[in-house]
Parts: sequence; structure tokens; C-alpha cells
Amino acid sequence: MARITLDNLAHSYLPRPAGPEDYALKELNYDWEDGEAYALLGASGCGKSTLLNIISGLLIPSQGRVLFDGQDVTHAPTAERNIAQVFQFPVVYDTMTVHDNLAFPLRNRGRDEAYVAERVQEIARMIGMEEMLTRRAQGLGADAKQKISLGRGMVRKDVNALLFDEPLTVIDPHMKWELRTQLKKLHHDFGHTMIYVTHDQTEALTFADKVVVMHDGRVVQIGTPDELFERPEHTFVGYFIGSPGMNILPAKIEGDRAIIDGAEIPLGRGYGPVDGKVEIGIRPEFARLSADEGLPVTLRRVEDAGRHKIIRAELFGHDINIIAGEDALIGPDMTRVSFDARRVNVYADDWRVTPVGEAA
Ligand SMILES: Nc1ncnc2c1ncn2[C@@H]1O[C@H](COP(=O)(O)OP(=O)(O)OP(=O)(O)O)[C@@H](O)[C@H]1O
Repeated sequence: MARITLDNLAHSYLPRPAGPEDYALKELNYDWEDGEAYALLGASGCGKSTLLNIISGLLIPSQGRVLFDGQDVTHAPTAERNIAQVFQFPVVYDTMTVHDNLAFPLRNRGRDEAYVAERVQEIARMIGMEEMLTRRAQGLGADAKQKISLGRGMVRKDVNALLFDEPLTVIDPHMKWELRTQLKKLHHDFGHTMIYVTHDQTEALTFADKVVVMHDGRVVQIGTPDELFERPEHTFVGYFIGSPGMNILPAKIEGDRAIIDGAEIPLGRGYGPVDGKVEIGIRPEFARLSADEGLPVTLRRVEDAGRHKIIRAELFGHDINIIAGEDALIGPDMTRVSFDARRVNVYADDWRVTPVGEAA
């Protein structure tokens, strides 16, 4: 396994990019730590595949370097990077048995059959396919084929990293959970460096130690699932992660209060002058509906989401969402909303503003 360093990396598909908007991947410096599991999360077209393809060597970046354990591989072809890739569609040889599919990368490198047999057994055990080794791949389900792709990726011991590009896309919904759990266990047991591209926040948050959130060609935050939830560094992270996402409301900031339409919202922390497009962000989980506390809201509707209720409401003309417990009784008299002051974040031009006294 290797530490992967992105040094001053950026990519434009245009021959002569004129400005930042011409870059599919905007400048990025980052170290992917050896043995960590990362998810690369963002909406379609935000640059996830571009970044993954640069790491795997399918694409040469127009700027910057990629290093594996300090060694420059920017121009090295994929085959020399010892990278295992699992794509949306399983790549398996249908006419071969599961055993021969798994053995393929080792035989290709001329490993002796005794070693191949032992290693294939080991990998089959890891992916739970010991009983299927003699079967042809043809006729197996997409989930089994995707496991073979994964197993083939891991069969060589010198693999530097496992890259996954939306690997559950063609998997039946009920198998997705099982495969994801298995992947997480493999990571836990064997400590491969894994980078997992997805636009699905549940996949990202359940799989990864760290989630890299991309928006419009830029990495807007890298953090643990908790950090992304508690302290979104960009309004996009607040909006994209969570269900429903963070409420974002235009406001003015005066010290430790936000002012919306003349009404005050305590912030729990102080702020210096905040300029630009100023907004506050409050997750629906940290808003509370009551009969007597906070600002007046107009209730629109209440949705039962199973383990909780989602209240759709309007605050000074802005849509807001509030989450209440599944047993909460929402009466017609509950027309006020209050916020957990320390969980309110302040944003200027979409970026989180650091409160006074908090380490930047
Ligand atoms: N070969 C290419 N030539 C020109 N533009 C490209 C090429 N590949 C991607 N792009 C553009 O670069 C941007 C980022 O695309 P990319 O495929 O990296 O995004 P993504 O987040 O992986 O999206 P998706 O989930 O839809 O695959 C998009 O605007 C896309 O249109």
C-alpha cells in the first residue's frame, strides 16, 4: 500500500484554459494516507472521475504531480502503478471459472501455480466465494461478478491502492448493503488504501474514514462523516450531506447574533465583521418546533420519514426543514422555531466563517 500525494494538481480538458472555469479539476494539494478508506463524493460532473483517472494513470493532469510513497508517477502508465480498479460494470471473463478469473493477474505475471492456487484460495475466502471457485463466471449475478472484480484487484500483494468508481451502480438494492458491509470489513481486516467514488452520500458516509466532497471541480471539504455533518466548510456540503440537507438562510451578523428580517438568532459564539454574501446554516436536526420559543414559522406539511418526522415550514419567506422525533406531536399551536445556538454555522460567499476563539 502507498501514500498518494497530489501536488499542485489541476486538470483542464481544454488545450489553452483561460481561467478557473475551464478546469474540470481545480488546484488541489492532498495526501491520501496509507491504509485509509476514502470516499470521493459529489454530484454528477463535479470532477470525481477526472481525479480518479489521474490517480490511476488513465489521464495525465495538465498541471501538478502525483506521487506514490514520494515517487513521481504522474506520467507512469496505469500498468506500472500497481493500482486495482473496480468500475461500475464488473470486468470479468465470462468463459473462465471464478478461480481462473482470480488467478489471471498472477498468471499474467508468471507466478508459479502453487503460489497461484494458495493465493486464489486466500482471496476467495476474503470475498466469500470459496464455494464458487469451479463455476464459470457466466450466469453469475452482478454482485458476484463485482466481487470477482474486487478479488482480482486484491490478488496481487504489491497493489498500491484499490480504486472504486461507483461500484454498486448495477447491484440490486438489497445486495448493495451487503457488498458495502463486506468492503468495509475487508478494509478493516486488511488495511488497503481505498478510494471510492460515489454520488450517494449513504455509500460515502458508511464506507469511508474520510469523505472528500467535490463541487464544481473543487474539493470543498475533506473530513470524517461527523465533521461534514457538524461543521460543513461550504454551503454545498451542508446542502448535499444530510436528508434533508442544511437550512441556509440569508442573514446579517452582529457579534454573537444573526439578524434575519429584524429578528435575532443567538449564535452561541462571536464573529468579527462578516462581508460578502452572508448566510447562516442550520441542520434540520438542530432546529426545534414549539408553541412558545423562538421565531414565528408557518407550517406547510409534516412528513413521516420512519424514524423521524420532517416538518416543512417557512421562516420569513424562506423554506426551512425541521426534524422532530417519530413520536413528536405536531399541533397547530406549534408555530415557533428555535435553533441550537452552537450548531448554527455562519457562511460568507458560501465558505464557513471561523468564530472568534475557534482554531481555523
Ligand atoms: N474527456 C473529456 N473531455 C472534455 N470534457 C470532459 C471529459 N471528461 C469529463 N469532462 C468534463 O469534465 C467535468 C468533470 O467530469 P467528471 O466525469 O470528472 O465528473 P464526475 O463527477 O465523475 O461525473 P459523473 O459522476 O457524471 O461521472 C464535466 O464537466 C465533464 O463534462
